[in-house]
Amino acid sequence: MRLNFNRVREILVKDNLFREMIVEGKWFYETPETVAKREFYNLSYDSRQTDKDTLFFVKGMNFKEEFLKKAVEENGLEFYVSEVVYDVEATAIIVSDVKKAMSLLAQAFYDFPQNDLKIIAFTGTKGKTTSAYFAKAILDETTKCKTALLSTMNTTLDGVTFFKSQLTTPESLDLFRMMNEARENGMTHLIMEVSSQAYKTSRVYGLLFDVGIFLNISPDHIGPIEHPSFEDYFYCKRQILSHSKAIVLNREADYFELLKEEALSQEKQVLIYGTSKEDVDVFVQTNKEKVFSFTLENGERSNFSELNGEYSLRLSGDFNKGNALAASLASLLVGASKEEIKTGVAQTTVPGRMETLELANGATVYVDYAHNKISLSSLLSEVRKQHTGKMIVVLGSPGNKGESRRSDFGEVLSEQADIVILTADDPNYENPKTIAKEIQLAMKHPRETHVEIDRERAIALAISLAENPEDAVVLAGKGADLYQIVEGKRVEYLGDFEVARRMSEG
Ligand SMILES: CC(=O)N[C@H]1[C@@H](OP(=O)(O)OP(=O)(O)OC[C@H]2O[C@@H](n3ccc(=O)[nH]c3=O)[C@H](O)[C@@H]2O)O[C@H](CO)[C@@H](O)[C@@H]1O[C@H](C)C(=O)N[C@@H](C)C(=O)N[C@H](CCC(=O)O)C(=O)O
Ligand SMILES: Nc1ncnc2c1ncn2[C@@H]1O[C@H](COP(=O)(O)OP(=O)(O)OP(=O)(O)O)[C@@H](O)[C@H]1O
Repeated sequence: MRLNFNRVREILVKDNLFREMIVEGKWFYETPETVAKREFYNLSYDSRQTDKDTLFFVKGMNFKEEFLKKAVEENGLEFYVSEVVYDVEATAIIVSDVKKAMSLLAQAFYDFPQNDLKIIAFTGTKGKTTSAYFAKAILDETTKCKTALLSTMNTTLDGVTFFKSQLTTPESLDLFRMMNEARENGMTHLIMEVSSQAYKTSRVYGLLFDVGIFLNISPDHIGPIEHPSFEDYFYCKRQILSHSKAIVLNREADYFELLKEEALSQEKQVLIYGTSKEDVDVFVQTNKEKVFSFTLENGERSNFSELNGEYSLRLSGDFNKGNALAASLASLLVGASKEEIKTGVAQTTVPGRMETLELANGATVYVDYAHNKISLSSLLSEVRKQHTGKMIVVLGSPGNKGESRRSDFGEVLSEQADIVILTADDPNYENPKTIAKEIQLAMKHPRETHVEIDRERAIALAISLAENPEDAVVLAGKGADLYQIVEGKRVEYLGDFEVARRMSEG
């Protein structure tokens, strides 16, 4: 992998990102002879991972000039790309947007790995990971496991070995490096989740997906380091529409009319799915008696009957049937057959999403990652469909982020739960008792409420309150997480499912 200086300049000029370069204190627009032949063998945005042959990107809210100085003095760094000039003895390539520059240069450095992969990308407030897992299981059938996955939870670049992800959508440099590794590993397909932050911070700048799927939208991720408003959040997410060759849209998404207008304003294939035949290409029918199956039928928008038929799945919850359908459509567009789709959907499980455990008295424990208003509300209504008895909900809300979730949770709990046990969920630098109080304050209707900050004890209490098969215990928010974030650090945690399993065994 390498990139020539002239090529760097050419790419930046073409995209209108190039401003000037500063070589040995002199300012240039055209490349001076002294640097024209330079080759870069490494790209990095971390000053600690630089050397003489690195092109370094200065970016980030917490970047400090001393990082760059140290890299120049101790690692021999000679070139950096930046939006501002620093007083260091290195050549500066000044650009108008460093994150866009980084994405474009990373693509060229790794020789455009996206051209050798069929890429499907999911966005939406909820269901990205679950849908990505459905697509992975389907395309594993189609490609014999030659499908890479970049999800919030796990990443695989060889189709079979998984490692924990840092971000939902990686920084562009990491993204194109990973894509290249997937290509070198012989992968033919890639499934990824695209967060609103990915668009906001240009992590996928210049990348065109084969299929982009818009699942749903509801207010979330609004706060000091994320989005200033819902409008900004929604706008960023919608960028997927103009950055995909084909689009799959959910008829049930809020603001659907706007999504449809924007999708149809571009000349590309648009498939719409939903839960009834109006205005969709395909819709999912559910049957109360058959929790683990659904039927697909073509809707009125077209004669799209390729997927018609009955499907079985392991994940409960009607929203998961929608997720399965979204993944099926996307997979179909990148080469999966109906049989492969049926097999893949039937095999899909997702850690921490709708995992269930039956207690000795017949009550059911649900472990689910629901951690915002839309997901908690959908989760509780799904559980309510299956249980006529008491619904006991254990949950907390994180510290130092998503502050609006606290009042959202209070509202949902007071409308949909019978017994509420407030506990810790990544309190970070905040006091979990104060967070619990904030949730409680937002409960508009009185509900039996307990505050037990120790999450294991909170689960034990919930389990002790369930009495018979009609009752349900819902452990919401942490999903498959095996840690609690306390004071900025990850503290080991057994995990909701394991805690419940041990409690259920007495
Ligand atoms: C707003 C945003 O995009 N933040 C991400 C971004 O931060 P940043 O560019 O501001 O960089 P920074 O962390 O302030 O660090 C400054 C820079 O100094 C560099 N550095 C640091 C130390 C040193 O010695 N030398 C050095 O050069 C670092 O490598 C970095 O480039 O780049 C960092 C990696 O370089 C990410 O860790 C960070 O994610 C933050 C922590 C984060 O949590 N982001 C969340 C909001 C996020 O993106 N979430 C979405 C999911 C949301 C959803 O569910 O929809 C996601 O896609 O994951
Ligand atoms: N289509 C959906 N509509 C509403 N809620 C959903 C949907 N799909 C999943 N959920 C709920 O949201 C939770 C998180 O699901 P998932 O991890 O698939 O979403 P995500 O978009 O990846 O979330 P995040 O961005 O928070 O990582 C699930 O545990 C479930 O409770």
